[in-house]
Amino acid sequence: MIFSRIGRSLFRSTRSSFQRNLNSGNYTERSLLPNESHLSSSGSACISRLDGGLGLVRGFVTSFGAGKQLVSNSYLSNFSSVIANPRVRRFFSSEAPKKKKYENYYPKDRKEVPKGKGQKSESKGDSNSGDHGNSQENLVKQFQSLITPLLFIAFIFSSVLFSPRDQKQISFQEFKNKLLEPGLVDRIVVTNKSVAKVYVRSSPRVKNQTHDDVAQSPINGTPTNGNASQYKFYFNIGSVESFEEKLQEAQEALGIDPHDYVPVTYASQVNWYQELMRFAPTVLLLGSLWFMGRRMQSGFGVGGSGGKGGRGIFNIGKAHITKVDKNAKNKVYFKDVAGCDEAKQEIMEFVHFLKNPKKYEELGAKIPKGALLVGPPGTGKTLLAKATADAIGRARGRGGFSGGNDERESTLNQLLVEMDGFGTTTGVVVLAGTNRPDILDKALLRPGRFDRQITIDKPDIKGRNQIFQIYLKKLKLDHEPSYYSQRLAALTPGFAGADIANVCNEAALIAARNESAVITMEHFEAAIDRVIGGLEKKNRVISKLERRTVAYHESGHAVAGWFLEHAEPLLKVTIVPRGTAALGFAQYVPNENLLMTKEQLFDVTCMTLGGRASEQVLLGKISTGAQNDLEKVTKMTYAQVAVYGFSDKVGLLSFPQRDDAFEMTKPYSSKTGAIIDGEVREWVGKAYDRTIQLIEEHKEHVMQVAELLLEKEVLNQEDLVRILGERPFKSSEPTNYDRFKQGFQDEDKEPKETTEAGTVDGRSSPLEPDVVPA
Ligand SMILES: Nc1ncnc2c1ncn2[C@@H]1O[C@H](COP(=O)(O)OP(=O)(O)OP(=O)(O)O)[C@@H](O)[C@H]1O
Ligand SMILES: [Zn+2]
Repeated sequence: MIFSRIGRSLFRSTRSSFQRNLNSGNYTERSLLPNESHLSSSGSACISRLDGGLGLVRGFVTSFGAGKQLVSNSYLSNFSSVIANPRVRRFFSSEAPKKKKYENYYPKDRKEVPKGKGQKSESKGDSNSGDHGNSQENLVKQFQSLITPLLFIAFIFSSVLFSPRDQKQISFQEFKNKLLEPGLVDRIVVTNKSVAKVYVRSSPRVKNQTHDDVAQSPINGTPTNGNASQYKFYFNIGSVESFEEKLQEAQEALGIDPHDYVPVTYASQVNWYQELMRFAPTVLLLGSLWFMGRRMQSGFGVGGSGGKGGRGIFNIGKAHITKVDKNAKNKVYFKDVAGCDEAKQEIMEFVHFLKNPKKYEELGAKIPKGALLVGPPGTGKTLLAKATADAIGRARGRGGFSGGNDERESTLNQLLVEMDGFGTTTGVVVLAGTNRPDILDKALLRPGRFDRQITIDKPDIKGRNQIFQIYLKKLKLDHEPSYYSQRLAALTPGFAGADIANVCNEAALIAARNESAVITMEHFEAAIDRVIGGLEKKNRVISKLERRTVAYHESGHAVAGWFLEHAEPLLKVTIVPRGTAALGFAQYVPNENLLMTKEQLFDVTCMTLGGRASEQVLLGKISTGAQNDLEKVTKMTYAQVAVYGFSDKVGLLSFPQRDDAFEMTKPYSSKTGAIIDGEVREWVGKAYDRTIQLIEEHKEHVMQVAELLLEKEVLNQEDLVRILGERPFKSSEPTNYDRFKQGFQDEDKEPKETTEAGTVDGRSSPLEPDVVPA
């Protein structure tokens, strides 16, 4: 592997993949190729083999297993609760009661609004017993709908009822001169001790007035039609006393007979507008406080808003739960999830519980409350949860969580609240998915919450075969889907279901781009390269010298690996730059070994150092291109010395590195540390010496391969056979490379058949020793 200087970020990202490789005893030169963590995926097999060392092996499984190494950015990738009981379903359902409640809350009759208290508490009770999600969702509407109509009504009142369209305001003087004097005033009504409403007669009291004068309104000339007195004018009064005084004075002055004095009555009238205006600030304040309170409550996850996770200010990063409806368009069935049969089986158990709870309860069994789907990203946790929801009923599903502590807290609380809220008899099972069970609060994992942990690991070769078949069925191929599924499964160790789906889609895209009528192996290979290595960067400007360095470096890897007994079979070697950092790489098809021996690791170390050795031996100059190789070698050797107990000087001690913990103190003394350092340096030095020796031996070969690489850019195994001859070591068991070439449908049946196939291919019989030197 050779990397450009800007490749540092990539190095970091490949680290864990390397460590995984190492821990799983499976190393690939091409660190871009995600490798598999076998120990975790088939931990039980491993344990049974290593009977005596059970504890130790179990230790490997837990500390280096998929759960820890396959870190993703989200600690809790999804969360679903599956609801089977119809009663409980209502609790979550967000459609049915919504409309009704809305109408209850905001009655169409406006007059009901002020009486809303009773209704409010009624609704509250409702929401307590039931649909939190709905009330939550409705809060905004409720608030708006309470305040807005009030203001609106107030506006209408003020503009329609209280702004007297037909009445005109006049001064007392005008009243006296134009209404009182001509005898037009029928009566006066003083309302609220502040407004004097003047009712005028159609005909004057004094009979000697002309009809015309009367017919015309004295003030604006409009006719005062009709015979009954009408409220036409008003004026404001300072106080009732002064008004009465003034009126009496005026009437006296006009010489009106006290018997004919204008009758004055008093009335009080509720001025809704004024009342509303008086209380508006209070109403607004209280409303806002209540509203904020509700939002906060749900934001902290205390009140338990089971439904739509709040979007309030305190809800940053909280799970946004959407529901997965069983009637949704894109239904997922169990058959759509492949390569995780054990997990499926365990999940089916839940389905069984939920469908026949009686059967279990009769025997006194408690139905589990939750299951945690644990596994690396893209392995189908969400898919499986969705499939379960079809199988059972309704589900709520999936939070896109991003990092951050707040989110952790609120999500955790939310989960705890939800889980404690369900009685064992409600038939609710919470399904949650995570990539990081190790950082989950232990409170979540105790019985009564997530009773079960179901592990979904990255699929093995058979699982990949099954998943490929699902996606290949949808493609137009030049062979049967099974032809491809087997070969592609062999070619894609470490791929998760999501990667496989991606490869199939990429292959179709590439075929379309090449205007091909069908998708061929060529397209799939390009798709796999693209998925693991990123886009080809053919146009990257590389100097001739650099290209030559890269070619010799990669050739060194290829040749060293070819002549090392335990190295992985090479798939191809290329000097086409890819992605952001890789200038070239040698790609291997790693076999999915469960264990690795000291000898294997030594050979792999030498193969990894082959690039640097070749630079030194053939070019006489070393470059920075080997940095990533050296980093891998260092880690690998440290692990052998300090973790796997391979070093006699350190002894049978194991100090596995904690993943996330920021280690302040080493778990060993400085003296032990110095021994470890010395051992690692010595081991790497030995491996390098061996590699240099190997490259010196095959100097010619390295040169030939490098020159052909410069010419062709990509070499596959056949090209190498032409230059180097058949590889001197043959494995008795079919390797992933063999499967890639031939498929593997016969493997399961009779071991003899493999023998035949092997013989046909000029291979050794599996009964012979593991590796046969030529
Ligand atoms: N076992 C599988 N069988 C079929 N398809 C799969 C499988 N695993 C993953 N996929 C495909 O990958 C996609 C992503 O998978 P899914 O969302 O279930 O992964 P996940 O395990 O929930 O990942 P994450 O932890 O990143 O959320 C699926 O929609 C599906 O297309
Ligand atoms: Zn290299």
